Amino acid sequence: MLEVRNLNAFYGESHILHGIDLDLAAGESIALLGRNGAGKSTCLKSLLNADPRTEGSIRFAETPLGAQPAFARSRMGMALVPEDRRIFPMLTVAQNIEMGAFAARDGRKPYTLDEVVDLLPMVGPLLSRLGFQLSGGQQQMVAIARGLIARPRLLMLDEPAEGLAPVIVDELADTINAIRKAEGRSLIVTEQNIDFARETTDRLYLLDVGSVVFSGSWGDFDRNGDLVDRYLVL
Ligand SMILES: Nc1ncnc2c1ncn2[C@@H]1O[C@H](COP(=O)(O)OP(=O)(O)OP(=O)(O)O)[C@@H](O)[C@H]1O
Repeated sequence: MLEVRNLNAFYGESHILHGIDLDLAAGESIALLGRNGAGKSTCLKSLLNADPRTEGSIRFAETPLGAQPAFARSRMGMALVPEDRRIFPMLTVAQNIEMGAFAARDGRKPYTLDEVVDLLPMVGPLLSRLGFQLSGGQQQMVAIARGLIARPRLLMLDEPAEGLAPVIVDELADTINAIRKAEGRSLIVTEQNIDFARETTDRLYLLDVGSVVFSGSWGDFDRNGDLVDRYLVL
């Protein structure tokens, strides 16, 4: 459902991604791992055409993506939950979530709030709270709910576990796995937390300085014992 070939990305004169190839089947979940600055967020933003200038080819849902802007890609079924979550502090949780519904695919209804709560039960009790009243873990759940309400075929989560307490991270992993099963959704999860990435994905790509330095199953990753020291430990 996603085929990326020779993706290069630039911020101004800075060449950030160098020839990334990536494949993702429908219903599959992959991790992008790498240190701070490796290019994980840039990769997700490039897929959505959200910020950097890009070169290369991306096919999504059998369609070659050309210059379509981010909103058009959202309406084709891509959703990105950004690292900084972007919760509106003075809107309620229900309003924050409903803001994502505009991106529903052409001809398809977004989920209702009740359906979102079925998929993400922990947002149910929060619906009338204001954004600024949420803890970090609650903000992350609401940001995911906002991405999910449009029924994306591909949900991209940028470092979802960052800054969250271990008990919340476990809850988040269960939530993400439940979301995956709904409608055979595909996921890309960027992470520095290896255990969390392992729990929520089928296989991984490891990025370093804007290039893929390893791709394979978690078993292959474990058999290459030096990868963690070379590319993930600071
Ligand atoms: N808006 C921007 N303008 C210029 N350079 C940027 C911009 N955003 C990111 N970069 C640079 O691009 C490189 C990759 O950053 P990116 O945010 O994609 O990394 P990352 O792997 O997601 O790491 P992090 O965990 O820090 O988010 C870094 O060198 C960063 O400084």
